[in-house]
Amino acid sequence: MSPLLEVVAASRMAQGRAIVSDISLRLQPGEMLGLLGPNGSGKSTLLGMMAGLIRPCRGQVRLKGLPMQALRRRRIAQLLALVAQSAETAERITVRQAVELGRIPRLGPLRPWRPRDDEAVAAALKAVDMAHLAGRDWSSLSGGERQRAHIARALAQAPRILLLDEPTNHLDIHHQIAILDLIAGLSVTTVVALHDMHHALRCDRVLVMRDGRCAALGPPAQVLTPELIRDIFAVKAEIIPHPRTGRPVFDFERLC
Ligand SMILES: Nc1ncnc2c1ncn2[C@@H]1O[C@H](COP(=O)(O)OP(=O)(O)OP(=O)(O)O)[C@@H](O)[C@H]1O
Repeated sequence: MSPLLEVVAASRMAQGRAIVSDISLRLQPGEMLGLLGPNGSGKSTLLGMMAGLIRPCRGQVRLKGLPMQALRRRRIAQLLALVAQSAETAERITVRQAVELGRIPRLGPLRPWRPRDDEAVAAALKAVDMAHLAGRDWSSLSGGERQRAHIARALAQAPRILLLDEPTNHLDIHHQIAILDLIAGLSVTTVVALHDMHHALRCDRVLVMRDGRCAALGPPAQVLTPELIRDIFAVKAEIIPHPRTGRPVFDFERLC
């Protein structure tokens, strides 16, 4: 059977420069894959390619075995949701209306809005701790509240693949952990671009990018070694087991 999402030797050029180079990847059903890498290493571009928004110059992204460009936007949106880093939303709507937009790919002339759509929207708002703000104007939200509402919109879409670009941006530590717990607990396949290595430890696998290329791919405990971190991020890393939980704790020092 075809994998749900597969990236096959995909590259993307911009202004004569390769910003994603020869990436191949097969998402495992239900896995949480972390994308790590320095600023500008190509994580958002790769996510955009996986979402069908950025077309590879070479290679392919396949959704259920079909090239992205062969699929209609609506079909893609039934299978896949993206929370982009600088997602925009029309200002003059309420939070609930913004989240309701996630249901559009499920609706059609023969499929009107149903109570189950209201339930999906309510569940998505609750999942990101935004139910109490459902009636608020979008324009009045803080950065972190907007981020959580964008995630709720993606959850309301009920995708099989969820792509998230730095979803913990703008979030306080409580909501960072809550969102990561939520993502890790979902049965959908997720790809999440991250900068925090402690967060990356929650992933089943991590893909580390450098200059658009895959520098490493595998379980985080195997991939995120002091040697790799030094090589990719130019920092000295010490990885210490937490005295109570035994979980790895990273300590960083910048290399001159
Ligand atoms: N349309 C474009 N035209 C020219 N350069 C681009 C374009 N889009 C992206 N780039 C460049 O491609 C590189 C990769 O960008 P991308 O946003 O994918 O990186 P990233 O790993 O997500 O970075 P960050 O961690 O800072 O969010 C960057 O150097 C960026 O400036």
